[in-house]
Amino acid sequence: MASCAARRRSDLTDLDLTAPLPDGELRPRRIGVLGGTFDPVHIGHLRGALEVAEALLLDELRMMPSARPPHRDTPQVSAQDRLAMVECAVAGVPPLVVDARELQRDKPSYTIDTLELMRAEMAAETQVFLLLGWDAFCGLPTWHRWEELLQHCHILVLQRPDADSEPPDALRNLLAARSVSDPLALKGPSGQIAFVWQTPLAVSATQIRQLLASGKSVRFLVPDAVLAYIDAHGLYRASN
Ligand SMILES: Nc1ncnc2c1ncn2[C@@H]1O[C@H](COP(=O)(O)OP(=O)(O)OP(=O)(O)O)[C@@H](O)[C@H]1O
Ligand SMILES: O=C(O)c1ccc[n+]([C@@H]2O[C@H](COP(=O)([O-])O)[C@@H](O)[C@H]2O)c1
Repeated sequence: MASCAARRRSDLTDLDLTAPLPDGELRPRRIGVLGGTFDPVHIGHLRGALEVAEALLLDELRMMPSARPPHRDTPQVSAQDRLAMVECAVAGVPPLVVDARELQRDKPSYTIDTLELMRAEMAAETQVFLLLGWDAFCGLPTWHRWEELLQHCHILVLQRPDADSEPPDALRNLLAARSVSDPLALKGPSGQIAFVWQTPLAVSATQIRQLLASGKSVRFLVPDAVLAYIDAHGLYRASN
């Protein structure tokens, strides 16, 4: 099956230090990052990413599959298949693009390493927004060098209707010190946290894997191009 023609980071340049506003004024570039296992990518990821990109006027929203996700079991399908599905999902949907850099590192996909590498490629004033679903945000204090993350990015927290966890105390303190109520008011390249609204979609990759394993349809839970890839490669069916 032909692969999907999504824009990848290697097709793009970080040399533009600024981006024009509608009135022609220049402003720092605004880059979003949604990392995930994407096993497989689904409408919860995609709709959230697109809505946040539009609401926050992002120049680019990078979908970044993890090679070896920390803190969870080995994904059910290969990194190459997970990347290919993300490419199918975002092909022709600017400003969503694919960033495959974590697949090129033969070590756990720690977000702090990724942000440091990204920052080294960017103008200092570029604004970076790390998107995290509520469940991922609640796990933040267990992440590698988590207290350094806000030196490199702002954090945007996506509500997740299927997640009911309470934030740990360390995050309550962080929220008290760093959160702002209006995501459009996030200032500077990094350092603050905001909650963003997106259409609530209680869909998970776990649910999709379970449906496929039991022979049921996942139509409308993933883009048709992703479904075509799953079918063409026989992914997630009971025999896998
Ligand atoms: N339905 C959703 N709404 C909002 N955020 C989501 C949704 N699904 C996933 N996310 C967020 O997207 C990021 C990547 O998620 P991930 O790839 O682990 O998907 P998942 O559906 O949570 O997978 P799994 O069910 O295998 O744990 C995380 O920050 C997660 O919180
Ligand atoms: O850096 C860490 O220690 C860390 C720990 C857990 C998760 N992450 C990242 O968080 C993102 C969502 O992870 P997951 O497991 O919910 O798909 C993904 O980009 C992971 O690499 C990062």
